[in-house]
Amino acid sequence: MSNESENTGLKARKAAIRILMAVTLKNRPFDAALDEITKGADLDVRDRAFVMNLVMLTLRRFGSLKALMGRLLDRGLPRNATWTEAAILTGLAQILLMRTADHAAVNETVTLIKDLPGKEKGFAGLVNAVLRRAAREQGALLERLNSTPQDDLPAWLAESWTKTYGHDEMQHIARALQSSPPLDITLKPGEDPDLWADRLDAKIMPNGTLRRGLTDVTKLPGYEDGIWWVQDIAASLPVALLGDIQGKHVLDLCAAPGGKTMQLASRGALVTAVDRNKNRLKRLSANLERTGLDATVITADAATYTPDKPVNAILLDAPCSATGTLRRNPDVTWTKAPEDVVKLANLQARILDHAFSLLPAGGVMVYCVCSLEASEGVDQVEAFLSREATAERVPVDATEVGGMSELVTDKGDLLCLPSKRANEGGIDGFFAARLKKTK
Ligand SMILES: C[S@@+](CC[C@H](N)C(=O)[O-])C[C@H]1O[C@@H](n2cnc3c(N)ncnc32)[C@H](O)[C@@H]1O
Repeated sequence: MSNESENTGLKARKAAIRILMAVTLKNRPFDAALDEITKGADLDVRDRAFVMNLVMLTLRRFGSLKALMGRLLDRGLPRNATWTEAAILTGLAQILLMRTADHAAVNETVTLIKDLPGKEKGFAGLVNAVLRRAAREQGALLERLNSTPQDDLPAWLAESWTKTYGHDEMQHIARALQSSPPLDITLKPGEDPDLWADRLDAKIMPNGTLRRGLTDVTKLPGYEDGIWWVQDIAASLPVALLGDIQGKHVLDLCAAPGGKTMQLASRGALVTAVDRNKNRLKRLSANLERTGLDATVITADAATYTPDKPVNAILLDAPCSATGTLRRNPDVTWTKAPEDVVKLANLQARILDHAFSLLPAGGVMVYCVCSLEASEGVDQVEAFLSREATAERVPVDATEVGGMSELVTDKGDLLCLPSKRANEGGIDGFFAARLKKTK
């Protein structure tokens, strides 16, 4: 029996099932559901970590686990057997994907179904049979579970990515999103990457990002001293596209929680960081404080905000569907819908038009989104270029992004697909275009 299964029990599994139901049935964001449900569940740190891992894993593989469950149940489940379904899915995830002892996964899941107040306790025998079969036929079932990566995508996303990137790339992306992400760290300029790679037990990526396994970041060396911050390699690239910003006034639009604000400020820019979400801005201010960096922080709508002093450059990290970051936030896979993408693309266009109007002639704006949807990325930029006569695209050169030429498109935009750099632990999805005001 692994230590994990000895220390985790009924309470943890029950909490995991409740969180899974809150996300998939009520569209609750994972973080909010986790906080709310674990607070009342009296879990120790280890159990909480187990719950978090189990739900994240189940959400990452939700589609294929559901397909497998369908095959294991002769007659399916009634629609309202929501506890039973979530119990089977988390049970399968433990048996097939985690190193949880089979008997703990089976017995405790069955016990909690037996303990349910309503009719669902009648499904305990079924849950027992399905999970025992999964434990017996592990090898074959795991092979089946891993055979069609696009099962883990909702149909609309598989369609959207097939249309934009082709069927094979869509499958590579789906496969990449099944694994858990690494921890990427951006060092303050001037810090020695070799020294910190050693201290943090990390490797140095081509653009200088440090990469290591996930852990409690607050316990890592250099965190308290504000030497670095957490930022996926893909998210760290757009700021580099602004070039030398020393002493320039840079408007950081949609700035919270401030990963890019810290990059801008640490490169010597005079930064005005704007976001409309006060709570997220509190996190931005805390980040600035920890790292000893400076920015003017403003709560405002980026679609209308006008600064009181001229700007030299703009970074617009627009609100988006975040479909590039699904392996970090697998709940979003199941809570976002195509209508959200349409709404967000409209908002992006409004912010883009207004922001560009703030630039002086010769000024540069980097527009970026952590989305893989063309309507939020390349199509958004093409539409902008066709309606704005004073805008031109300034193509990105691979040398600006650590020589990673596979991340630069033929048109000269930055396009990070999660399937890229797979043998180094992958990369979040990101799109960025550099736009210049000609007059
Ligand atoms: C992708 S996140 C920004 C991430 C941030 N740039 C970073 O690097 O840490 C998008 C942000 O846009 C903000 N936002 C959404 N709509 C906005 C609007 N109309 N005006 C200003 N900020 C907005 C959200 O509150 C969110 O913080």
